Amino acid sequence: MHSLQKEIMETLKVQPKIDPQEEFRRSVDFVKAYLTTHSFLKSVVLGISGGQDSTLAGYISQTAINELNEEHGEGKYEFIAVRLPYGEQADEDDCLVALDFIKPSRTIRVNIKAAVDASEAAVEKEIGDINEFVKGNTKARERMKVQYDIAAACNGVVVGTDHAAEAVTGFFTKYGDGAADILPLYRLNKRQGKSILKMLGSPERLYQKAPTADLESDRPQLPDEEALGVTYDAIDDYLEGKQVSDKDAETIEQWFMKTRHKREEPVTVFDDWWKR
Ligand SMILES: NC(=O)c1ccc[n+]([C@@H]2O[C@H](COP(=O)([O-])OP(=O)(O)OC[C@H]3O[C@@H](n4cnc5c(N)ncnc54)[C@H](O)[C@@H]3O)[C@@H](O)[C@H]2O)c1
Ligand SMILES: Nc1ncnc2c1ncn2[C@@H]1O[C@H](COP(=O)(O)O)[C@@H](O)[C@H]1O
Ligand SMILES: O=P(O)(O)OP(=O)(O)O
Ligand SMILES: [Mg+2]
Repeated sequence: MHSLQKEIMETLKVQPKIDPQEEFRRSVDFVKAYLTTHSFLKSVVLGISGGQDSTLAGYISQTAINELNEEHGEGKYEFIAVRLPYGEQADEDDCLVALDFIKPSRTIRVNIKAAVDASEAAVEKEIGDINEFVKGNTKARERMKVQYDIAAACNGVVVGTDHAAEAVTGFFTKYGDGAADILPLYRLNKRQGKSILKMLGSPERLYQKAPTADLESDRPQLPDEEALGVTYDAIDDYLEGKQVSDKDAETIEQWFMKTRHKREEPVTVFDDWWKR
């Protein structure tokens, strides 16, 4: 085991082996229980990007909604899938395949380009040029804002797609895609998510494609693995307690330490985790 491996596995609640059917059921039941325990809730809201994680979280959400409507009377609950392109999205065809697989109760499309560009222009007027990397995070935060607007208007909660293989490297935008109300994929790594999608009969292209945050307009579809400097296979092995190279372990642990602040609440005078 590498120096932080055991601590990280325990913190992120990863199991070295899963039964895909069991974990799917666990996530569906979690979404159902959350909704029925809060009687004002009628919907779950999630951005669908055409990638693996939102396809899986979307399918889990829709299954929960279908079962609730069967159990509690048709039509009370709905899953609202939200397409949130910044202008034209290069992998729009994958989004259509994902939506066709999920069959959401409702699909809403909001183009975030005007809002992101207006925000960037207003800030640039004050502080000068903002680079594409920072603007990428603005896109993620605008997507978060739109999903919260929809959730507020529809008595809903926002579903996040954070899971162990993203959480360990902090590969999400703080208060962007990192902001959500419920996280049905939390505890799973990337290959475990894949195995659940496979078991569910998802089109292969949705779980075989290279994961991408697709945030930077000057580097469209940039694979996460290129941005991170480590593969998801290595991250998954590490999270399952397997041996990985010293270089991979070092890269993963550096990301983990650098992004600790993203997995915590905002720091107060009562906190001291940041001193260790
Ligand atoms: N591949 C892409 O297209 C792409 C583009 C942009 C971002 N990303 C990814 O998205 C993620 C978000 O990027 P990010 O982390 O630079 O931005 P972020 O906005 O998520 O986090 C940075 C912010 O966190 C706060 N912060 C930084 N260090 C802190 C600390 N020690 N304590 C408390 N607060 C602190 C600051 O407000 C800082 O602006 C990254 O993983 C990045 O690689 C990917
Ligand atoms: N283009 C998008 N449309 C809708 N929702 C999106 C889009 N891009 C990202 N999202 C949401 O954000 C999360 C995180 O994406 P990563 O690829 O992991 O950065 C994704 O699951 C969608 O819910
Ligand atoms: O979050 P998604 O759906 O965009 O998946 P990926 O992280 O694989 O791009
Ligand atoms: Mg993606």
